[in-house]
Amino acid sequence: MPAGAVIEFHNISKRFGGVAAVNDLSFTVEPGRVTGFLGPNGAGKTTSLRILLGLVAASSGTATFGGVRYRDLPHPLAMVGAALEAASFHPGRSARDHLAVYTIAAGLPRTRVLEVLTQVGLAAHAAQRVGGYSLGMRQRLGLAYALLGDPGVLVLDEPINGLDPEGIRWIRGFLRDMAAEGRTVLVSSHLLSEVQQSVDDVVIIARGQLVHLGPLSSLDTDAAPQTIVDSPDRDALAAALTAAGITFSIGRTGLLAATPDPGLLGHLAFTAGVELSVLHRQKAGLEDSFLALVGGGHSL
Ligand SMILES: Nc1ncnc2c1ncn2[C@@H]1O[C@H](COP(=O)(O)OP(=O)(O)OP(=O)(O)O)[C@@H](O)[C@H]1O
Repeated sequence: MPAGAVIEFHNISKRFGGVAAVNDLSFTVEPGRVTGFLGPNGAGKTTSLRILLGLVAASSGTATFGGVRYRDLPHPLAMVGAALEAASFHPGRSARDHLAVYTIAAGLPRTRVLEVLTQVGLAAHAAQRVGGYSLGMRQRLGLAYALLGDPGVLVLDEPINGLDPEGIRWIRGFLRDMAAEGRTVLVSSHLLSEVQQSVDDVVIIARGQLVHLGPLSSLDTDAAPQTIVDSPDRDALAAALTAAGITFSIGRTGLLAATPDPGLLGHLAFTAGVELSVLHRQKAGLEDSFLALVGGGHSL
């Protein structure tokens, strides 16, 4: 089984003229887990991944696989599989021919071609010209290329873009399987909801900078500003809230009080002699937390 390696971004910065595309970015990605690399369009994800793969030089900092830069890896295809752009295949050539060229160049057995095309569900289209492929099929072909060397690390830029619902279901399982085999899986997306069901960890960037890092569950914040509270005597409850200076609006399941602290409302109701029928914090969804972190004004 291929061993995953730790990916490390260490103080990576990249400027394009006056634009700071990536700004002092540091994080690590662990083997055996799927890590979502998230951020709105223009946040710097593609630039970071291109730096990691040695396609763009960083202005400063280092990005490595197991401590080694991509260009210094002895057998890059066998260690790192990357799929950055879905559309870069020559339209006149078949998937099989495309991959055959790479196997020859990398000294891999020709049998890998059909193996990886089967793995990504493209075996039946192996002889078809790529020009006739849908975006989803090109995405799968990109993955097939990434898998050629049976690498321990996968770096995938927006692999879910363009997939139909069946394709999305498939790739979620695929990412999980890859990580379960011990591989390191780094997958970028501008939509948390796209990868939410597949990722263990998230690295979130905005405007080139790290804004959040941790397990997916770390996004499930308790920072929701509202608590839902209700009473058989709603008027009395409303009066008690008003007297305590707590603003509220009337929601579907009760009063939405502007406090994150149910205990405070429980105490208030108790001292006012108001019976409560509902009392719970309104949980912010993961997507809400994500949007709050990246500054919801961006196009997502
Ligand atoms: N070659 C380049 N020359 C000049 N500016 C660039 C270049 N590549 C990226 N940028 C700028 O760097 C910033 C980050 O872009 P990048 O493509 O890395 O973001 P992203 O998070 O991958 O977004 P997207 O999902 O839209 O690709 C953007 O402001 C972009 O316009």
